[in-house]
Amino acid sequence: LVRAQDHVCGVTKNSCSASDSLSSTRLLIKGGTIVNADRQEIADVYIEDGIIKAVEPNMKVFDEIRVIDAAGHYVMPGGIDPHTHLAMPFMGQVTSDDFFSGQAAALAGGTTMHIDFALPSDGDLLAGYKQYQEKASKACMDYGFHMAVTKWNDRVASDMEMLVKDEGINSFKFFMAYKGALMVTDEELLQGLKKCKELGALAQVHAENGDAVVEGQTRMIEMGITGPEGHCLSRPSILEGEATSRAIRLASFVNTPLYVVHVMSIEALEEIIRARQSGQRVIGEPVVSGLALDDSVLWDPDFDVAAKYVMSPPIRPAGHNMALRAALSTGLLQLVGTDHCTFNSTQKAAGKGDFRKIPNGVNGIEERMHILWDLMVNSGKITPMDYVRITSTACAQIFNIYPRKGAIIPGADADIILLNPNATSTISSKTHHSNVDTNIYEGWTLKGKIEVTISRGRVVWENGVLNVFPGSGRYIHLPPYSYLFDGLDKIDSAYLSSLKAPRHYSK
Ligand SMILES: C[C@@H](CNC(N)=O)C(=O)O
Ligand SMILES: [Zn+2]
Ligand SMILES: [Zn+2]
Ligand SMILES: [Zn+2]
Repeated sequence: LVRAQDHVCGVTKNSCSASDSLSSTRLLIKGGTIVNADRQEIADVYIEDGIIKAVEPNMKVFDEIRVIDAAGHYVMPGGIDPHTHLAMPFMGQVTSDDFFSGQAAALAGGTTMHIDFALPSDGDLLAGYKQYQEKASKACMDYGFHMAVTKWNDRVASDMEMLVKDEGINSFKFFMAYKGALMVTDEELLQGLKKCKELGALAQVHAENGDAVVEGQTRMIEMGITGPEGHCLSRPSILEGEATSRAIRLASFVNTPLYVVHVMSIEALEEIIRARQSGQRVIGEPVVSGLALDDSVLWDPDFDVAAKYVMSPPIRPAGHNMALRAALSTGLLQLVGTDHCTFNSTQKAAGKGDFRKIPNGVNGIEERMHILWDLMVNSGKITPMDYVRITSTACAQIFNIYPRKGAIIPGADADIILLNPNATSTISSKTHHSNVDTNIYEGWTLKGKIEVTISRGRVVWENGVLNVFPGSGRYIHLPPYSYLFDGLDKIDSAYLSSLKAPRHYSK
């Protein structure tokens, strides 16, 4: 039985061990405040074989199953992180979190699914996809893939089609920065947008003007600014705004939905708001670092401290994060990712003396859910229902796996978290589960603690202990033609008929 002094939120066993194997596939979560994106209620959740079977108040338990007393806790869909880079080769290094360590960290932080970015191998999409599936063989939770497109030719186009039709990929990312590495030209972006529309796949952009970034970097080096502060000074927010605007307009020209990843600035936000106000289907994804931090951290005199915050687009000056938080609280931005892309101090030290060599990326996959609860719910900016929407439901809808994911309703996957609003937790690289020696939120104490994470009906995180093993993960196919594509053809035919409409020329 539960010892009174150890608050373990009533995770009790009311059965003899003999039935454990049976009870491990059956679970009852009693008396919690269940929060979905559209409603909140006090009820019980009955789970069997990884699926939610019933959500009702006062359910009776007749035989031996495991009961979790969730009274006083929020019972919410597990987080879905739309933006991660595990085991990613980048800037001459490989991210320090692989598909086991990164996913273990995610589960410990209340995220039960993530969508990672598979990169082509020398421009070959299929080879890249297969390599990423190999990396994911050590997965311990549900995951999906976006595919990056870093060049254009007929082979890329046919590979995109195969990946959508046979491999469950429904989104492709185009980098407008990282010149000479991942960056595509406008012509390649245009072809990619057209192909995404043809396939019912969502086009995603990393929106910075990569040519101007190189110019900005040269400018800094010539001025002798070589430290981490040179990174953010070299790629100001106007370059993010310019590329965001360009991508949005090209997507409008093609008439296909667009998803802007890691929106870090007011300039990018304004472009997204303008597009949405005009009826264009544009999704804006801020990330936790851009919501929670400002660029002062890049001036830290300790290189190891400043370098851990180097990501692109850069964390912006104070003010941008406030605008992003406000936009998120009113639905002008739709969901939150992390862009989890970890490099340890040794790897980051490659850029000592030249910020251009600091591998870009920060942590977040374990901290996202706690930071957003503290930053957005405890501050009163959003409700628990909004929290569920921006951390889980919106992502499931955008990537077309709702309500299998992103909801606590009968038939959905049993990916559930229990959050105790009165408990606190402190972030530290000494206790986090990522395989990295730094944490950009080091020392932060947050109110609201995810005490239990349930993944596909299994309790994988409780009492501060992870119960996961490599190889238990599952690849989730993401089907094409999400709601974002509904009715696009009607807009197309209206456009085409407008072209044929007679013009009245004045004599
Ligand atoms: C390379 C990857 C992660 N790194 C970063 N954002 O700095 C990205 O640009 O999304
Ligand atoms: Zn508790
Ligand atoms: Zn990016
Ligand atoms: Zn990224």
